[in-house]
Amino acid sequence: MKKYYGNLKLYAVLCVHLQLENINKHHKMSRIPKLPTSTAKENKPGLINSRPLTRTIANGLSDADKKALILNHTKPIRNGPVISTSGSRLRKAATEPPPTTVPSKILKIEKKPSTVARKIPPYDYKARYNELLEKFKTIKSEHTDLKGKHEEVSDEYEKVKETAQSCSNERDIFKEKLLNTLNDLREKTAEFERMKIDFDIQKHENEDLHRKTRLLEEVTNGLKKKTTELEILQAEFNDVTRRHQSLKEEAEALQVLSEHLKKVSVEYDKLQLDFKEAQQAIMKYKSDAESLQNILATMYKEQRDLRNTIQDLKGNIRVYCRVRPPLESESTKPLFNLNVLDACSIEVEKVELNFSSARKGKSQHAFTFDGIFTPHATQEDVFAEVSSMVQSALDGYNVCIFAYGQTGSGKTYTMEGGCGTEQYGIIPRAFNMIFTCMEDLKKMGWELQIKASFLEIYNEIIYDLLNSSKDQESHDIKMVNSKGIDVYVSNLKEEEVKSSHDFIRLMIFAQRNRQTAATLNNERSSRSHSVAQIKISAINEKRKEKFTSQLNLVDLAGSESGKTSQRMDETKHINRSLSELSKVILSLQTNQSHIPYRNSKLTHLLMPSLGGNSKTLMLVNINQFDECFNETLNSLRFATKVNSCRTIKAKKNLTMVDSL
Ligand SMILES: Nc1ncnc2c1ncn2[C@@H]1O[C@H](COP(=O)(O)OP(=O)(O)OP(=O)(O)O)[C@@H](O)[C@H]1O
Repeated sequence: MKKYYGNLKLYAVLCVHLQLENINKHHKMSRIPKLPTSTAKENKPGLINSRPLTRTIANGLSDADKKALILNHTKPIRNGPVISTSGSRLRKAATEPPPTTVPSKILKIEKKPSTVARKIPPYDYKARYNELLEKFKTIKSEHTDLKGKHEEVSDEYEKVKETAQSCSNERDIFKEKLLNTLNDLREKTAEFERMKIDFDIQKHENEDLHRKTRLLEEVTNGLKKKTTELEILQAEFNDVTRRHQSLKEEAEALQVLSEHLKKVSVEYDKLQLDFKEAQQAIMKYKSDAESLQNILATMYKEQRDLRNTIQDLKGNIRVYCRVRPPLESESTKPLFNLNVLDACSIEVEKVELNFSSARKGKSQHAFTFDGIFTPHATQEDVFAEVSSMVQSALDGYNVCIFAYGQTGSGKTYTMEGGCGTEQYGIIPRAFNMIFTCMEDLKKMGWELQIKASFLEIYNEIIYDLLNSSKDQESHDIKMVNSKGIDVYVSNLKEEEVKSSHDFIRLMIFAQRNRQTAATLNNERSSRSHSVAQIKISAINEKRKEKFTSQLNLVDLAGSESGKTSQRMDETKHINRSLSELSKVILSLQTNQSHIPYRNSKLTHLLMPSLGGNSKTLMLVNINQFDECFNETLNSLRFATKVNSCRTIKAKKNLTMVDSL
């Protein structure tokens, strides 16, 4: 828009100046004849020369036009490049003498050099006359020349007059044109003013619009911020609404609960009364229970004493015989006769079919033990008899239960058992019993700690079955103190057992580490003596009593004939240690002063159980197979010897505690 206005202005100025130039040109031309006399003024600027012209033009213009003309066009005429051109033309027109109006003779006359007149004395009238005549002639010729010039100039003047007339006409035309142009200019100026106003309004509006835009941007930014805040607030509001909803639900639930609570409160009050009554009753029961507990403890003690008296009467070494039933795979094997005479007596009989031999006829042998377990006896039946010994261990006595017999006669089955709780042998059942009794003992104020260790004697070397590493430290049998005959095994791992489950886990671990091999009578024969040791430490803070006892559960290696054995070295060691056991028993039976306990690791370890104040139970396991008759006889004879041993009376390891 500005650019447009600028161009328009320039156009208007140009028009005006062109008009002015033309006017000046004509005006000069019309005045040229008067100028020759005022040549001194010709060097003045064109503006001075144009003043009368401007004045002449201005005479026909209104005041407003004059003002506009002066304001808008005076400057550009002086300064602009176009004006300077026209100015130079004007100057040229003004300074240059009109070629037609000035006669060249006049110029020649003016250019003639003046000669210095010779001084004539006043008396020389002739000379003076001649001089005057000469002057007259000169003036006369000059007059003639001037006359001719005058005529020429008059002609020129006429011509110029005509030209002036035509210029005057042209000036009028230009004047009119100028007026028209000025009118146009005025209109254009008015329009320009309007447009300028419009432009200002637009500009103002534009600025206003910009301001509004900025304001709008600020508002938009603010709005965005507010929107974000609103979104956060909305999320918070939703959260609060959700919480409000859940609180409302909780409040409703609380309302329900509150009502329920009121009901409960009423019931509670009733119960409170009942509770007080019950409390009084409990107090009464408590005192009754305490007196009953005392009675129970006394009874328990009496029962224990009675049990031990009976056991003493029965003897501290008790022997039971168990006959293994043939397995399905062994159903075709011939059996010798086995007659169970009564609960404690057994008769084995073998009929010799080979009459040609020296030993023809019947071979009949009867044996009496503390009990007989027929092939139909279950694991539970066996443990029922044995459990009194485990009870003795819980009463504070050292107890040893060991299984003896030919390989494959059922020793491991009797001691450890098979899979499933029904098949459990003496060792796991003993442990279950200990843990069951622990609860009863706790009620009577006893706190028990049970520790277990497992070892085996293989080829006269002791191995820790809870240590599976091959490079074990050496284990020796050592005396607990110099006074008694109690022993312990050095470097043996002892695990505290908190439950039957713990114990079963340890037992399975030990079983896996045990030396086994196939024999003629047993696919998985134990080739070592295995000992499970359970140490019981008990303390009764109320009664200020404590005791420790040890339960040794021994699964001896199976005796085997040297002739039939495939592993001679093992068999020699097994048979030698069993023979040492036999010697010890014989020495004890015959009340020898020296009992050769230390001749083998087995007898040394069982020393406290065989000859000390412990209670010992031996299970002699036998097969009924015809081929095993002789071994069975040997086992039964050995068991009879053991049964005839009478150890010193078992002593309880109970001590009174001064301060616990
Ligand atoms: N009373 C029983 N009832 C059923 N099966 C039995 C009984 N006694 C033993 N057996 C089975 O007879 C086989 C041999 O028994 P076991 O391994 O206990 O003999 P062992 O005397 O320990 O032999 P070894 O001295 O060679 O280790 C085993 O398969 C065992 O399960």
